[in-house]
Formats: sequence, C-alpha cells, structure tokens
Amino acid sequence: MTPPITPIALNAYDDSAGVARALAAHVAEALRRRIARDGTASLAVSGGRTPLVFFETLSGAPIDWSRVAVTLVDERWVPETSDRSNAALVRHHLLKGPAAAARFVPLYTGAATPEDGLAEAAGRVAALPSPFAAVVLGMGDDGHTASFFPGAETLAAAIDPATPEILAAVRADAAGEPRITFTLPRLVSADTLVLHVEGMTKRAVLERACAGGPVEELPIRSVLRARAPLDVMWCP
Ligand SMILES: O=C(O)[C@H](O)[C@@H](O)[C@H](O)[C@H](O)COP(=O)(O)O
Repeated sequence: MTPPITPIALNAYDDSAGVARALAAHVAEALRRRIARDGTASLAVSGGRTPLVFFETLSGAPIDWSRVAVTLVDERWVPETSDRSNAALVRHHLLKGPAAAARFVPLYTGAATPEDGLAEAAGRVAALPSPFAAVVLGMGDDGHTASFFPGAETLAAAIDPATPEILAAVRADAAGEPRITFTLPRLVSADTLVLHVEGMTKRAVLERACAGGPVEELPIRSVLRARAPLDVMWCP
C-alpha cells in the first residue's frame, strides 16, 4: 500500500541551540555540494527573531564563503539603520567570522517604496546562482512565510507557482511596513528548503495548515502544496 503523502517531515530538537546546530550543518552541506558542482552557491535566509542562534552558528561553518552569495527571503522596506531591517540582522549575526567572506545581496534599495525599488532589486538578484542551494523559511503566528501575508493585495501573484516574476512588493496590515519578497517558485525550487519554527504556538499553526484549507487563510500552505513533504526543524 502506498503511504499517504504527509505535508511535513518534522525534525524536533530540545532547544534553539539544537535546532541551530542541525540546521547550520544541513545548510552548510547544501552550500558545499553546490560549490563542488558549480563553483558558487546562493543562500536565502529569513529575518525576524527566530534565526538569531542559527545565524551565529552558521557563521562559523567551515565553507569556502567567498563562493557564497547570501540574500534574504524577504525584507521590510526600511534602511539598515532601522532595528526592523533584516539586512542589518544578517550583517550583525551571520556575515561575521568565516561567513564575512560571503557576498551579501540586500533587497532594500533606498527607493521610496518597494514598488519603486522592485526593478532594481530584481536586477540584483537575477544574477544570483540559481536555483538557491538553500532557503530557510520562517513562519509567523498568522501563517505567513516570507512576506506571503494573509490579506495582502499581491498575495495571489506572489504565490502563483507559474509567476515569471522573481520578487513581489507586499502591503498588508499585519506586515508592519511595506515589504519585498521572493516569489514562491524562486523559493521552493531550492536544492534544500527548510522551515525553521520554534514554540508550541507555531507548531499548532503548522498543524492547522497541514489539516488543509484555503491558502489565503494560512499562506504557508502554498509552500506545503509546492513541496511536500516539507522539512521542518522545530523546538518547543
Ligand atoms: O521579515 C520577516 O519578518 C520574515 O522574514 C518573516 O517571514 C519571518 O520569518 C516570520 O515573520 C517569523 O518571524 P519571527 O521569527 O520573528 O517569529
């Protein structure tokens, strides 16, 4: 009998440090594999609070970082002087030690709005080694991932599996400020794709997402549909 397709493969760890160690090893392996094959590799990481320990751990991984390009899955449309900037987070916590040798490709351009900055940002990321060697997603308590927010006007376009666009501008009440995000097909085509979530609340959201329902309600479902079983790394 064929086993049922379960939307996630849940890897549970004791704590943030445990997740960070396993996730950093997994991502480092994906980067090394692509460097060995192509000479270069790209990595897209999420912002927010969850990835801090993971960033600190990955920054010390023995990889030829000079061959790695790092970018963000999504960005809040703020300059790096803002404490809301995902780019600033990556610069402070990931691009240090051995990982300081990586090339960072930020999404924020300094334009007044993400809509105005979209073409320039798309030009920057178009040159990244493609597909990504590794993408690490996070998830909010409202079921958003990257900047795929429930209620966003551009949500349908951003999660369209057939969109030819690389990036999308996003505005949503829950997003805080306007944002820019990679579109779904660019993220789910990664060699290695991991959803990194911590805490019981997010686990419950994920279980609800797995139980099925409209993508607009919990946009993480767009990823579950595109790439099952999705690798999830979690701790309480
Ligand atoms: O810029 C961002 O906010 C993110 O990239 C976003 O998609 C994040 O992964 C989730 O909102 C989870 O955020 P926390 O880790 O802070 O809960």
